[in-house]
This record gives sequence, structure tokens and C-alpha cells, in this order.
Amino acid sequence: MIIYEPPHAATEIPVIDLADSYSDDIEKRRKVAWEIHKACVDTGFFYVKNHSIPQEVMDNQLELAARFFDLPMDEKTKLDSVNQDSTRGYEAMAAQTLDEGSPPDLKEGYMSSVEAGPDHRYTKMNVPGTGPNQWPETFPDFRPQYEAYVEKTLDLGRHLARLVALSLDLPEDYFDASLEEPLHYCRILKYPPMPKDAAENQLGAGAHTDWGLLTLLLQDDVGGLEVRNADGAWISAPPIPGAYIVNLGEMLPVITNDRYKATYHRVLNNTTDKVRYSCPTFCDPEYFYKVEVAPTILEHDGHAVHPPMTAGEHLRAQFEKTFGTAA
Ligand SMILES: O=C(O)CCC(=O)C(=O)O
Ligand SMILES: [Fe+2]
Repeated sequence: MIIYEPPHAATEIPVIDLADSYSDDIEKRRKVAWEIHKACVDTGFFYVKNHSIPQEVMDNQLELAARFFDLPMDEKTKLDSVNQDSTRGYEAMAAQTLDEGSPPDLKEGYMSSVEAGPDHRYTKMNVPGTGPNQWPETFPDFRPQYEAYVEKTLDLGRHLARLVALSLDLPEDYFDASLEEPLHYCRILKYPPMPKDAAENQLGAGAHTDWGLLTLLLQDDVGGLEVRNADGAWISAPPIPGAYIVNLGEMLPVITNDRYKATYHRVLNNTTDKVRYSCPTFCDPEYFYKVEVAPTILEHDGHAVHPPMTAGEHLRAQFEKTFGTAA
């Protein structure tokens, strides 16, 4: 049983070594899960090292991002996400405002999600916001490399979800079925150096929380990510070579009756002359999975703090909270 304790205000983000989490020895896996438990309660953010993704794969993905953003503008705008209603594709500079009421974010992006062609069950069931991805025709290597990268991060997401399950005294496979075909989103982002004439409170990415289950963030060596701790102070999440940053989305407070945090974060690219590239993968349960308080938590608390919703409804509600129902 997990008793509620108020979180400590973290001054730095913990680094969790995943090596033992791949062990056959359950006690070793539990120890790693306990580290994850503490990080989820205190910060909602942690680094993982000794994970399953080779350095070369990480480097190649950031290089792929740079090559994509170097495509001629008319090639990128052919893939503009505003051309269809599934939010997949190219996101022009300053097209998104993650912190409502702030000036637009100083970033350019591209996003892929579940490849839902005419035969996909989501298409047949008229799931909102679904559809095929938009891949650049003049860059044929892009799609296979991008898709292979997504698969690797989703595998890491599944592994981390097993540790999160253990960290909540749940069966290790608690999330497995929901993550067989995750409702994932994978983005590449390009942040130019912050311009001198940026508007007040105009950032690379405005302060926001993520919406789903787990986010796995790959960032280059430029830095600029900041995370808000339990005291409301912003602490920096500098690049650590070889490590991923993992953070919890808004589904985990629902599952844990608010024990685990979906933490605010933001990006400033304050270096004078370097572009920053990053690649977050949002690993979320499939559309119809019921996001609800976990049985171990319910047993202890006797009630659910948040109403249950399907993963799809939850993401839609988060989207509308951020962009309004008109979006
Ligand atoms: O680029 C980053 O470091 C963070 C991006 C992010 O927080 C997001 O896309 O949700
Ligand atoms: Fe985020």
C-alpha cells in the first residue's frame, strides 16, 4: 500500500539507472520501480540511463530532424497539419501556443501518430482526429527511419509503464494490453535562438503539462528545458548525454488520485547562436482504454478523485482545455 506524503520540492531532476529493470530478478526490478515512485511523487520528471535505445539511434533521429527542417518551405507547407483535421504533419513556426494567453511558441515542428489508413479500426470506427500521417515525398528516407525510431521509443514506453505499474503495487502487466498499439504521438521540434525582439513571455514552448501517460523526450546538447517543482520554482533539465527525460502526462494523476504529478515545463532557447532540436514521443494507451483510478489506490482511498474517461476522451478534453472547443 502507498500512503500519501506531500512531495518534496526537488531542486534537480533525478537520474534513474534502468540497468536492473531488465533483470529477471523481481526484487531488482522493484528497486528501480521504487526510484520511479519517488520521482513521480516529487517531480513528475526523471532522466533514464542504461535504457534500451542505442546512442546511434538517438543521434540519427536528431539528425533526421535537422534534415527535415532544412527542406524547402514549400515542401514543408505541403504537409501542413492545418490541411487536415488529425493534427499530423508540419507545424509552422509560431503556429502553436502551449501556454494559453501567451504569445505563440518560437518553434517549428512535425508530428506523426498512429498510421490510420482506410482499413485501420480507428478509421472504420470514425475515431475523431485520426487518419494517415503526412510524409515528405521528396525525402524518401524520412518515413522508414522515423517509424523505426517511434517503435524503439514505444518499446521503452512499454517498459517504463511496467515499472510505473510495479511502483503502484499493481501487476507488472497492468498497462500492457493498452499499450499493444499505443495512441502515440511523436514530434520533432526546432527551436531557433531566442530573438532579441521576442515579445514579453514569448518562449520556445510555453509552460504546459503533457496530456497522456508517459512522454519520452530526446533533446540535443543545447539545453533550455525547464521544469516547475512543487514549490512553483523553475529548475533546469539540462541535456545529459545518452539519457532520455521521462515525464508524466495528465493521465497519471487520474490513475493515482493525484499522487503522481503531471508537471509544468517550458522551453527557452537562450543560447546566442545555436538551434535546438528535440524529439518528444508521447506514449498513451489505445483510444478506448478506460483511464481510471488504479485498484490499489482505490482500495486505500475509497474513492476516485477524477471521473474515468477513455484515453481518447481524455486527450480530447485536454486538447479543448488548451485550445478551446472551436479547435
Ligand atoms: O522540446 C522540449 O524539450 C519539450 C517539448 C515539449 O514539452 C512538448 O512538446 O510537449
Ligand atoms: Fe511537453
